[in-house]
Parts: sequence; structure tokens; C-alpha cells
Amino acid sequence: MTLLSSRLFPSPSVNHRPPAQSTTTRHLPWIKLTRTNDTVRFLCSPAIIKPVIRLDERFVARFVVPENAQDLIHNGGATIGVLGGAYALVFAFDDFTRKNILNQGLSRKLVHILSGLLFLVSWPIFSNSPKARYFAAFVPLVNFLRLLVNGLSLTSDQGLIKSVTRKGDPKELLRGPLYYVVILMLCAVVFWRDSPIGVVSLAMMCGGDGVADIIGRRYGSMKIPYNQKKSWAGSISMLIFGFLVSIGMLYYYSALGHVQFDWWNIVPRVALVSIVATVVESLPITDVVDDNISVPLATIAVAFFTFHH
Ligand SMILES: C/C(=C\COP(=O)(O)O)CCC[C@H](C)CCC[C@H](C)CCCC(C)C
Ligand SMILES: Nc1ccn([C@@H]2O[C@H](COP(=O)(O)OP(=O)(O)O)[C@@H](O)[C@H]2O)c(=O)n1
Repeated sequence: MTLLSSRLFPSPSVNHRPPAQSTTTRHLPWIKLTRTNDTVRFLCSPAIIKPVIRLDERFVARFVVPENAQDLIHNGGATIGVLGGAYALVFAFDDFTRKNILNQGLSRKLVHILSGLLFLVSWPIFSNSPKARYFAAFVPLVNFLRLLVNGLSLTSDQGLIKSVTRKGDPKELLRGPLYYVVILMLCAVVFWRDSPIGVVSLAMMCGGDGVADIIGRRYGSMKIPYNQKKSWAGSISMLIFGFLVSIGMLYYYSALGHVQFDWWNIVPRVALVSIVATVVESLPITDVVDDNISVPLATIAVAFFTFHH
């Protein structure tokens, strides 16, 4: 016989004097119930209890999700949320442009700045699993495909085209924007939130380069001697904003416990990396190499040696 017992309505918080012993017994098919005060004992044949335990195991298994399944649910949800954010961002700036709240050039640059920086901000919502970076990288991958099919005019997402191109030509999607999301994927997969290299590279490409355009177009009367298309105002704003965003992002990841820095050590190195990224962006090479490739790759190379020195 198998003995199971349970206390009926236990009241541990209330100390009460044990009542006089009283036992009642009831016989049911395959089960004998014996109640003594507030304790009931089930006496039943193993044939009965085993299916019950098996049922419990099966029942419980349905609700005790294995760890890898928990990770899948966590990262899958985060991916869906960040994807939704990406679509919402492009939709919002397309709406601003349609309503003439922003001109197309400024709208595009703000999408350039906010997409990458908000992508960086979203990384900590993914789990601590080593595979989480691939879930995060799925978001720029979807946008890569979106830019590709629209750039090849296989589909025509006018909201995307208007908010991401300079002149509304879909072929523009196949250059700057496409390289941009490739770099987002690369930094997510290779560096993730464990290394300052990816964070600083995206801060310079998205934050620094984006602000250089906005400030340079408006206040860039003093051109750089070796590149008449770029200005001191644009480059200095890239250096300052890119450096501040880099430090801010590193502090964000440090505050969340993903990385720990000796700030007296890391700040000068970030400053050096920011200077190199700014100089690379100012070079007259945009016609050969898009600055969405040259700036992040140069930043990655210098940051790798600077931070690992
Ligand atoms: C306009 C963009 C690049 C053009 O660069 P440039 O030619 O001006 O130098 C950025 C294109 C962004 C892309 C369409 C959307 C990328 C979304 C990103 C992967 C995820 C953002 C998530 C966040 C939560 C909004
Ligand atoms: N360092 C810089 C960068 C851009 N700019 C201004 O921003 C415009 C666009 O810069 P860009 O060709 O780098 O633009 P993207 O390739 O980043 O979209 C330039 O033609 C300049 O008017 C600047 O004055 N100084």
C-alpha cells in the first residue's frame, strides 16, 4: 500500500492547542481515507498512485520549462519587440516627412542616428545565453532583406524608401543603408555586449557620423583643407558626439553589469578611437568606400589594438 498524507487548511501562523484525537475512516474503491484531526491519509494501491504520479510528472513537465526553452521564449520575444521597434521607427519618420514635420534629409539622418543607437540600447533585453546575440542580429538581417528587396524594386515600401533615401531612388537602399545594417549584424555577432569594440564602433558610425552630416550641412562653411566636401564643424561635432555617446553606452552596459571598466584607462582610449574614426570619416574616400564601411571598420581595427593593448 502507498501512504500519502496532507494537512487540510494548515494554519502555521496561528498557534492553536491540539484538539482531542478523533479518527474517522472511509473506504472508497482502491482508496482508504483516514482523517485524524486535520490530517488525512490516503491508503491506496500502487496501481492507483503510480498513474497519478505519472500524471503529475507529465502535468508538471508541461509547466517546468527547460532552461533552453526559457531562453528561446525570452530571446524570441525580445527579437519580436526590437523588430517591431525598427518598423515603428521607420514608419514614424516616414509620417513626419509626409506631414512636412521633418525634411527628408533630416529624417534620414535621424533614422541613421536612432536606428543603431536604439539597437545598442536594446541588447541588454536579450538573455545571457551565448546564442542571444544571434537573436539580436536577426533584426538587422530582416532589415537587410527588406532593404534588398526594395532596393531591387522587387517590392515597393514607399515609407522605407522616403525615410531612408536622399532622393527617393530605391537603388540608394543598396548602398549606405545596406552597409549600415551589415555592420549592425557584424557588431552584434562578433562583439556583442561583452566588448567595448562593437559598442564604440556603432556609436561612431550611427551617432558620430549622423551628427556630422546634420551639423556639417548647416554650419560647415569652413571646409577641411584635404576634403572640400567635409567641414571642421561636421568633423568636430562627430568627434564630440561620437565620444560622448561611446562613453554613455559603455556606462550603460557597465551599470547593467555586462562589462566592468577602469574608467581612467578606458576614457583616453575611447578618445583616441573617436579621433581616428573622425579622421577616417573626413577623408575624401566616400566615392570609393562608403563611410558606413570605412568608419566602423577603422574604429574596430583601432579599438581592437587600443583596448587590447
Ligand atoms: C538611413 C540609414 C542608413 C543610411 O546611412 P547614410 O547613407 O546616411 O550614411 C539607416 C537605415 C536603418 C534601417 C532601415 C533600419 C535598421 C533598424 C535596426 C536594425 C534596428 C533598430 C531597432 C530599434 C529598436 C529601433
Ligand atoms: N565631417 C563632415 C561630414 C559631413 N558633412 C556635411 O554632411 C554632408 C553629408 O555628409 P556625408 O557625405 O558623409 O553623408 P553620409 O554619407 O554620411 O550620408 C556633406 O556633404 C557635408 O555637407 C560635413 O560638413 N562634415
